[in-house]
Amino acid sequence: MRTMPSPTTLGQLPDELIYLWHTHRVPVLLSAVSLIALVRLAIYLRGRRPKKTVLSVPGSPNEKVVVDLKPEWLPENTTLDPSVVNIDGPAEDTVPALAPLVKSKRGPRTIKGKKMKRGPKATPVFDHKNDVVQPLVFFQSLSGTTERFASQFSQAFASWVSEAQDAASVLEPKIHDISYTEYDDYFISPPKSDAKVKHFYIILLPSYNIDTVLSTFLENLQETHNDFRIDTAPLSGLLGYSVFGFGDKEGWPSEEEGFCSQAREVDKWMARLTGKKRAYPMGVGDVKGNAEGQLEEWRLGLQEALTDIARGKGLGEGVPGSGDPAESDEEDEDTASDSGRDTPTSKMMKPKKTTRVDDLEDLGTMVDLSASASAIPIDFTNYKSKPILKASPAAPKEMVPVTSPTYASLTKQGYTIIGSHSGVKICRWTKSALRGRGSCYKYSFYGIQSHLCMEATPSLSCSNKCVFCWRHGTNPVGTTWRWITDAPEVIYDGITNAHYKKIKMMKGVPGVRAERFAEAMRIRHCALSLVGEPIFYPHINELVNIMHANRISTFLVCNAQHPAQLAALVPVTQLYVSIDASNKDSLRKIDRPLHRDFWERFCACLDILRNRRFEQRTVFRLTLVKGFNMAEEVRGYADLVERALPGFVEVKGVTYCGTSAAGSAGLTMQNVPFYEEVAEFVRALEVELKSRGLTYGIAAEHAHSCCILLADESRFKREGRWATRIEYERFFELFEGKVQGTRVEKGDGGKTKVVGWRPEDYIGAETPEWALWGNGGFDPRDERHFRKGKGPKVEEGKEKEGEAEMGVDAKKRDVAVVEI
Ligand SMILES: Cc1cc2nc3c(=O)[nH]c(=O)nc-3n(C[C@H](O)[C@H](O)[C@H](O)COP(=O)(O)O)c2cc1C
Ligand code: SF4
Repeated sequence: MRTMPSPTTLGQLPDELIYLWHTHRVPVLLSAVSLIALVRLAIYLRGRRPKKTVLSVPGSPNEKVVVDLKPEWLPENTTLDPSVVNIDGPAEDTVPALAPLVKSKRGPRTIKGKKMKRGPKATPVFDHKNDVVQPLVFFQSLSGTTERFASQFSQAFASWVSEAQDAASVLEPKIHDISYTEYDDYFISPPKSDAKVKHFYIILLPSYNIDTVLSTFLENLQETHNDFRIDTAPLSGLLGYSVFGFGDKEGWPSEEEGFCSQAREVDKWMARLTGKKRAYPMGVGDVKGNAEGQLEEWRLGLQEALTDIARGKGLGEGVPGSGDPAESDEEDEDTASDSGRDTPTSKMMKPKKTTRVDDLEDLGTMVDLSASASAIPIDFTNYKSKPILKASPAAPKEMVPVTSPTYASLTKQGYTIIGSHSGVKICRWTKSALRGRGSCYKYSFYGIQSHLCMEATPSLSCSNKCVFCWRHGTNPVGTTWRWITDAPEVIYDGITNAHYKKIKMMKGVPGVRAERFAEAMRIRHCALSLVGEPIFYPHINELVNIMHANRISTFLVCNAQHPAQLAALVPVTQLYVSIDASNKDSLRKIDRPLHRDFWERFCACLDILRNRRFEQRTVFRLTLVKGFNMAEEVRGYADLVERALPGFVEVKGVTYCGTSAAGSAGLTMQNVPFYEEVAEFVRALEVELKSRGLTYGIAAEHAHSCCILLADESRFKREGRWATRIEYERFFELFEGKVQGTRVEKGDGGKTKVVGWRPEDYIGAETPEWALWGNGGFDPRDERHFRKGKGPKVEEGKEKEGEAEMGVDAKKRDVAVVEI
C-alpha cells in the first residue's frame, strides 16, 4: 500500500502524481464525464420544470392562467428573447403561465407545395333566361372620399337597374365596406346564394403608398391565390368584376409614379382569382381633378358590359381586359413568377410599374411575403445606423418619411417627429397646468402634475383603425414591424429635447406661473400613448429602462393586440390596456382591427394582464362611445374585469373628433356621452362587479375630462380610505435596487426569496378629498377658467363638463387625443 508522501519526499511529488494519474485516470475520467452529464441533466430538467404559482399577496386571488402564445403572435422581423417573454408574474407557478415559445424567429408565412393546376377556362355560367345578376359594390376608404363616391355610385347604379329595360335581370346593388367584410365570405369563394343568383363584383378603392388596411386586403388576395390548398382561381364562379381606383394626381402624377397603384394591384389579383373575368377595364379618378365625371363615365361603360352579360353574351371577345390573349399572357407570366416567389424580378417589382422607392418597397412587401425559406430577410431590429441585410434586396423603409403627407399632417398638428417612427406632443393639460388652471385626471387619481408630464410614442403606427382615433385614418397601420428602427437612446434624447423646446415656447404665454415653468424643465412622467402602439416598437423595454433610469415614471397604454410583446414588456409604473368594447362584434366595429384573430389576441392580453397584476399596477381604459359600446354592455365589461382583475378601471367618455374621419366612421357629437351618462354606467358596473363578489369600488373622478376611476379596494384602500396615488420616488428606488421589494418566489429547497416589487410597494398618499368620487376632482389650489359664455351659468347636463371647464368649444375641436 502506498502512503502519503512525507516532507522529505516532497521533491518526488510530481512523480507520485503522475503515477496516481496513470493508475486511476480511467475511473477519474469516467466519474468526471458522468458528473458533468448529471449536472447538465439537472439544469435541463430544472429548466423544463413548470413554475409554481404561489402568491403571497394577502386578500388577492392567486391562481394564474395559462396563456397560449401562438407562434403567429410572435412579432415578425423582431428579436424577442423567449426568456424575457417568460417574465410572467410575481411568483413561482405550479403551472406554466405562458405556453412554451417557439424558439426560432418566425418569418413571413411560407406555403410549400405544388400549386393546383389551373383547370380549363371557366365557361360562361350565366343562363340569361333564368338567372339574375347580383352586383356587389365593395369599397375601402380611409378618409371618406371613396366611401362617398361608392355611395353615390350605388345610388346611380340602382336607378339604372330600376329604370333600364336592359337591366331587367340585374338586381339592386349591395354595398360592402371591405374593412368590415369577412374575406372568407367573399374573396376565397363567391358568396353562397340561390343557384340562380350570380354575383358580379364592383370594387372601388383609393391608393396609399403607406401601410394601411388596403395593404392587408391586397396581401389576402395574394395569399389566397398562392395557397396551394385553394384553387388558384377560386373566384371563377363570379360573373365578372371591375375595379375603379381613386388617387391624387398632384402627389402621384402618373401610373409610373404610383397613381392608383393599389387599385391596379387589386385589379391584377382579381384577374387571377377570377380566372380573367375582368368585365370592364379598370377606371381611375383623380380626386384633385374630375373624379366624379370619370366615375360616371366608367359606370356607363360598366352598365353596358353588364347589359351584355344579362343578355347572355358573356364577357365579350377581344375587349381589352376581358381576357384577350395578350393580356392573359401577361397575367399568366405574373402568376408564374408569383409561384416562384423567390424571383425578385417579378413584373410587379419592375421599375416600369413604379419608380418611387417607397412604392417599390410597398410592392415588395405585398408581393414577396412568402419569399424564400430563409424566413427573415432583414433583421429590422437593427438600428438605423447599421441595418444588417441578410438576404433580401428590399431594404426596410421609414415609417413616416419627412417627405410624406403623414409627416406634414402630424407636424401641422403640433407633433414633433423624432427619427422616423416616434412622436411627441405637448398636451393641452400640460399647458393648462403651467398656467395654474388645472391638471388632467392623472393628477387627481395618481398625483401626476401635468406640467411635469410628457406624452410620447415610439411607434406612430398601429394595428387598429379605431373610430374615435383622431388620426384621420392616414397614419401608418400594419400588423408587423418592418420599418427602419431607431435606437432607444436616440428616441429618448429626441423626445425629451423636443418636449423641453415646446415648454420653452410657453415662456411668454400670459398666465404661465414662473415656479411651474421652472419645474417643467425636469420631466417626471411619460405617458407612452399619444397615438400608435408603443409596444410595437421592438426596443420598448430598453426605452422604458432608460426612462426609469432617468427617474421618469412610465404609464404605457397598449391596444391589446400584441400578446407576445405585452408578455415580454418590462414592468412599467402603470400598465394600461385599452378596452374599447365588451365583446367581439362591438370591438370589431369600434377598433376596426387589422388582425383577423383580434379577439383571441385581445383575450390573451387580458390573461397576461391578470398574470402580471402583482408585478405592476394594471389598468383597464374604457372609452365610452354612445351608440357603439355603452348600452347593454355593462355585464360584458364586468366579464372582462373578472377575467383580467386589473388594479384599476378608468372609464372615460369619448372626445369628439370633428373630422371627416369621424364622420365616415359614423361618429357625431351624439356619440359623445354626457358626464352623467358616464357616471350612470360606472355605477352600474360597480354594482355588477360587486354582485360577482369582486372588490371594486368607485374611487375618484375628474369631471373635467369626463373620467371616473374604479379600483380594487382590497388592494388600493388603506384603513378604509382610498390610496390610488403613487409614491414615485419609491418606485425608482425599487427599480434601482436601493430598497427591496416584497414580491417573492420560492427558490431551491422551497426557500422563499425576493424577486422584485409589487404595486403595493409603491402606493403613495391617500387620494385627496377633492378627487374622491362625488367631489368633482378639481384641485382647489388651481384656478378655474371658463370661456366667455361658459362656466357655472351653463345649465347642468346641457354642457359637456370637460369642454365647459377647459374652455373648449366642442364643435370647433378637431382633436380627440385621449390623454392618459
Ligand atoms: C398618406 C397618403 C398616401 C397616398 N398615396 C397615394 C398613392 O400612392 N397613389 C395615389 O394615387 N394616391 C395616393 N394618395 C391619395 C389618396 O388615394 C386619395 O386622397 C384618395 O382620395 C383617398 O381616398 P379615401 O378618402 O377614400 O381614403 C395618398 C394619400 C395619402 C394621404
Ligand atoms: S386610438 Fe390608439 S389604438 Fe386606436 S387607432 Fe388610434 S392610436 Fe391606435
